[in-house]
Amino acid sequence: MTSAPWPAPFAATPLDATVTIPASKSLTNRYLVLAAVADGVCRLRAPLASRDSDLMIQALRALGAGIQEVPGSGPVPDLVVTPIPAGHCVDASVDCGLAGTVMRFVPPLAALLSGEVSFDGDPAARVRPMAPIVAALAGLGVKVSDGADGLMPFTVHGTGTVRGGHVAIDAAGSSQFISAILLVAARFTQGLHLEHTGESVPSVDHISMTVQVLRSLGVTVDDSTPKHWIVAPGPIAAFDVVLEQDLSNAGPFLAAALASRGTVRIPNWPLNTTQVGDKWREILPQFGATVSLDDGVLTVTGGPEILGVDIADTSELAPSAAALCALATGPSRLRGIAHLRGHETDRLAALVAEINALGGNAVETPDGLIINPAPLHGGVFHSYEDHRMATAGAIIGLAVPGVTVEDIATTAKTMPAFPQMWADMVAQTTVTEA
Ligand SMILES: O=C(O)C1=C[C@@H](OP(=O)(O)O)[C@@H](O)[C@H](O)C1
Ligand SMILES: C=C(OP(=O)(O)O)C(=O)O
Repeated sequence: MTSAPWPAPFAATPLDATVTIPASKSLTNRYLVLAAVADGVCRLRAPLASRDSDLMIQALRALGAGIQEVPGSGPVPDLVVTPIPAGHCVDASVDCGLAGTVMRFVPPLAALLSGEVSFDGDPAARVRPMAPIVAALAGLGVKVSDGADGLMPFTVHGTGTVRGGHVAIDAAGSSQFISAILLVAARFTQGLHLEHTGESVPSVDHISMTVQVLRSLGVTVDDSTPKHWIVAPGPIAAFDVVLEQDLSNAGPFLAAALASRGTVRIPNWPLNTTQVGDKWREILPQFGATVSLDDGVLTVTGGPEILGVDIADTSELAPSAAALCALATGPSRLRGIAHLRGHETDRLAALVAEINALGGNAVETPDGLIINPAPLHGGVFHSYEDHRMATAGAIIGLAVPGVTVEDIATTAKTMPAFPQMWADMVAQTTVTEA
């Protein structure tokens, strides 16, 4: 079900706003999976509450984890997770929605249980690549039925243990294939030696996040040889963590400073983080912004114009970056993002179609986008059920009058409050100037 067309707020004057961002999807869903296989009861403080995290919670409950909401110190309840009992028997169906983290991370966990777990999701999820997960499970001695086409739906037939050992996959389509197997590998009888056989793995920061989270819980991971990850069998310590805010989802708000030639501040920016969104601090100056991090507050001020850029490996930051490229005064190139064709939608095709529909000049390359300057006009920016397409439309709408985002509610995938947060950000400026 899609929401009513959303007239994107236009910033008639430079923004001057402070914004607080909800918790990281990638960290929340990693910690949820790890809590389900940890050595004791775990607590996630200030986690993300969104469609993707809800889908993960439902999936883990279906597999036998106990997950309780308890009051926390902020607006979102904490989650207390009782792990899945050893040798648990299960017969379950998992709805993955459109969540890559659910459709990739949960099947290897299901393989550790006794019984059948079927996986399916939204129609758009049924075309997202899954073959390396199916191949990895088969290589680890786990039976999977109906996944021969490398797509959902399929069923994992667990026997209560996974042998583990060496397995080779081509993870060029998504870093999540690697993260998925690593997350539960310490529970495999022989541990894991995972090898990537393809050219290069995308979104390497997300793999580093997985490795660092595992190490923080006492899991031994050797990633010293490129394209190889070795996980020793052993315990996964119970934990109590406070989730960082989602620095990728901070992107549209920071981009708003550039789109309006104003200033946006985000407090509580983590000083040491594994999130790819920390790269905004390197990326936004290339677009002409001034960026500073003082006392944990990230402040971004837009320059007099948005400069064209040539940037590689922006991963999930690419749609927000592409929106800025569409507003830039010079030509831009985004490289190393071919795998975005397998995200919530084919993001390269979608960005080209929507930017060009507003009068822009964007073309696909084999591994990314070229976006040349062109005067934009109002019109409908389609979302393709993709939260980051919807927020890209919002960024452009700040600078171009008359942009309407079709289905802004799709931002609920990772940030259900986005429309209100965006309106509040624009309203802060109005209040300041009144
Ligand atoms: O592991 C994760 O949490 C993610 C990994 C990345 O996937 P890809 O490697 O498919 O880009 C990223 O784009 C996605 O939003 C989240
Ligand atoms: C690619 C993304 O999501 P997913 O976790 O569904 O892969 C994303 O959030 O940009």
